[in-house]
Amino acid sequence: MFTRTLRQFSRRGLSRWVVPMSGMALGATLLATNSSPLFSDSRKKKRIVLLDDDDDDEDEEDRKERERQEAIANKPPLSTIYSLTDFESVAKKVLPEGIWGYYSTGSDDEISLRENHYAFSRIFFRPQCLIDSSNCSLDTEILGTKLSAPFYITAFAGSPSAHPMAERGLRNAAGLENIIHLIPFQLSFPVEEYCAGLKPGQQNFYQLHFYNQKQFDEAPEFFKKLESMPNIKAVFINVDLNALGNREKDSKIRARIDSESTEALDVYAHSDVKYFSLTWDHMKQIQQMTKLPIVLKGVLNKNDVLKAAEAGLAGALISNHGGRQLDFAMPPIEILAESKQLLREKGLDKNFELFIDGGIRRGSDIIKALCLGASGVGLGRPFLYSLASYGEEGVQKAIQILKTEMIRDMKLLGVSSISELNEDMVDITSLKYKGLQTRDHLYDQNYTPMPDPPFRKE
Ligand SMILES: Cc1cc2nc3c(=O)[nH]c(=O)nc-3n(C[C@H](O)[C@H](O)[C@H](O)COP(=O)(O)O)c2cc1C
Repeated sequence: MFTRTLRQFSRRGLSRWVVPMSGMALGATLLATNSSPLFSDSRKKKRIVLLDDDDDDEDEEDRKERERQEAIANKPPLSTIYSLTDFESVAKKVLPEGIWGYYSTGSDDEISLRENHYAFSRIFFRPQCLIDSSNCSLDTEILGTKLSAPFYITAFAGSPSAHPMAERGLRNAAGLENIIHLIPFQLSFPVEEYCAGLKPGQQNFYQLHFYNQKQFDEAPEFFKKLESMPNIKAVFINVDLNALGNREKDSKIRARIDSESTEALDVYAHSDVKYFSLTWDHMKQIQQMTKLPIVLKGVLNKNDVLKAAEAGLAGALISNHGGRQLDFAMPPIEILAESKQLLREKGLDKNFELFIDGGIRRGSDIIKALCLGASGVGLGRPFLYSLASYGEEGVQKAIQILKTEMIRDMKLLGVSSISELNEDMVDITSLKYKGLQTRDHLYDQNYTPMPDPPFRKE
């Protein structure tokens, strides 16, 4: 007998978008929802009712949501997580599709997104043998701050959609492990509250970007506020945000899923957001406004690195925003190698620090960047994924995995300290080669790929 049942679809209200530009207040006032789609059942909004003729037919989105809830219930224990990629594979299953889309997406064809990572596989090590490296340490100093390791949790928006702890989870794990968390300007709660929860002696850097002239005019006061927070030791200012990159994959997913779960992210991911075009002249003005060391975030050209050093800035973070801004921007590790050489030629490599982020997933990637001249190495998505999968504990484990990998690899390289790492320890002759490689099918067909961590019922 023909039965008619109700089936419901959702549609996201476009009017919900609010342009987030209220000048300097923005960073402090962007409040995200406390209810994480991971932990509450954030079902899609049901607005349009259509008729269907199949009683038992499960809606595609309902099926995905059911599978996701099953994945959350059967998550691999944290003890079975061995690498940062393991966190990624868990996050992909436990996050709502729209949130996974926002985090993982790059711009346009995502060439830079992928090249960021692949570039590291074109660098090989030249280890030294017969050297005692039994007391290997990762201790280091970045911009005058003593730390337990040379990598840091970089700034990213959208943590509340990963976990209700949001940036608190990142802050706490960084504090427990004595590494830097680059506090995002789009922090989901007031920076004062963030600082109040720091561990004794915990130090941070702050990421800042500008939306409009009004915000820039108010900057002296904002810097004064930052200077009054003794834990904030440097400010990283974005120079890669003249426009928002075309996050096409993310847009396509959102258009399709119509899910309420991504609404909290709308404030970060809308192409209508207008950014302010900063110039070298603005940077000069900023240098007059504050005594805090200023690092440019998002430099993508060795000549701009040189300009920044000549301008007396404290450093440059070579980054293409994790492949989310200009697609086909070069992989940061390539620019790092060129920049260090140029700075050295000009005698400007001593009081100017280089940073890098994008595509770093292993301790060995961090070591390669240090060999090529970085003093600090940032990771973004891996910490979002570890936060999404296991909260603060996951972030701490991700840090510990990187530390363990670094210590092991440094011992194998024959070095005992960060300061010993140098360019003679890496072979970069293939770094610039981006062509396709001939596949060895006979070899590949017997190669066993790494398994993902097993979900309990899988
Ligand atoms: C979801 C997401 C949000 C981000 N939000 C910001 C931001 O608000 N400000 C910023 O300077 N960079 C932001 N970034 C860029 C990161 O700071 C960093 O450059 C990038 O994540 C590094 O690449 P990785 O994710 O491959 O490690 C964001 C990156 C991601 C993935």
